[in-house]
Amino acid sequence: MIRMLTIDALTHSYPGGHTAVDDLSLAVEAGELVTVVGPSGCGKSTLLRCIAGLQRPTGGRVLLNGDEIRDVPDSLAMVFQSYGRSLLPWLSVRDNVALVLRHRYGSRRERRAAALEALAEVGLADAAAKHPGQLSGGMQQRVAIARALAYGPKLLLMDEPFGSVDAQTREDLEDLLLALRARTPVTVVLVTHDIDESVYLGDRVVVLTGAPGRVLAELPVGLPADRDQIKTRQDPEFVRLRAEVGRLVREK
Ligand SMILES: Nc1ncnc2c1ncn2[C@@H]1O[C@H](COP(=O)(O)OP(=O)(O)OP(=O)(O)O)[C@@H](O)[C@H]1O
Repeated sequence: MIRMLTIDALTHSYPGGHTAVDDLSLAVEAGELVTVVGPSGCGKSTLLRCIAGLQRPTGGRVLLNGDEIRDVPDSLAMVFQSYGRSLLPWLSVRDNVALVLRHRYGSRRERRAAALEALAEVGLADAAAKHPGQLSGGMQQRVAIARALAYGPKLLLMDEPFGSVDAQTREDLEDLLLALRARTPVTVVLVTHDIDESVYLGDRVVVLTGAPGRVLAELPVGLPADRDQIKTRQDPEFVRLRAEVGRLVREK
């Protein structure tokens, strides 16, 4: 069987010689949700940009379904931390989502209908005609998630997606992601600074070393797939893993 994503001895050095990621290898199976944690500056965003084809590796390779990524793949969507910069402020929320559907639907009417459906999935059907500036940060991030999923990606890359919202909204968005993912066959690689979040969301937690980033440990998460913000966080497996990931991140 061909793996969805294979990162094979990936190295990325920026012009000037700074090596952000060094000899990093990782495999992700179709349908998995892998979370990536590591100390600040260890190259997490660089890793995601190399997977997204936005940056070329200076060493090693990234393969998607067995093919080397040389450009931004069609089957990929990305959600960033800064929702403020990822939505176009002059377009309605519905048109922000419809914009990415040009390749899938011929007519504007079809695109808008599909966008509405995606917004309904994230509980924002009523906000479709509003502009991003009229929504809270959490709602804007819901729009970004709706847009990413409306596109129908096989692989979803998320870079600190819930890092800019308050704690309650963060929990709501975490559960939204888990619910959407249970309904859609999508593979997710999610970078986070938050150790609890890495365990709560992940099927597997990948801990990177300090800069330059390499894989320090991979921990399978032996929690039931059906996660709950209160029950899961009290589960002894959650408590054990959170302590272990915390120890590894500090160990670097
Ligand atoms: N465009 C760039 N040019 C030069 N150096 C860069 C560039 N982008 C990132 N770096 C450097 O590469 C290293 C890794 O950066 P990266 O943003 O990938 O790390 P990160 O783990 O995502 O960081 P953080 O956890 O703080 O968000 C850092 O030392 C950073 O300064």
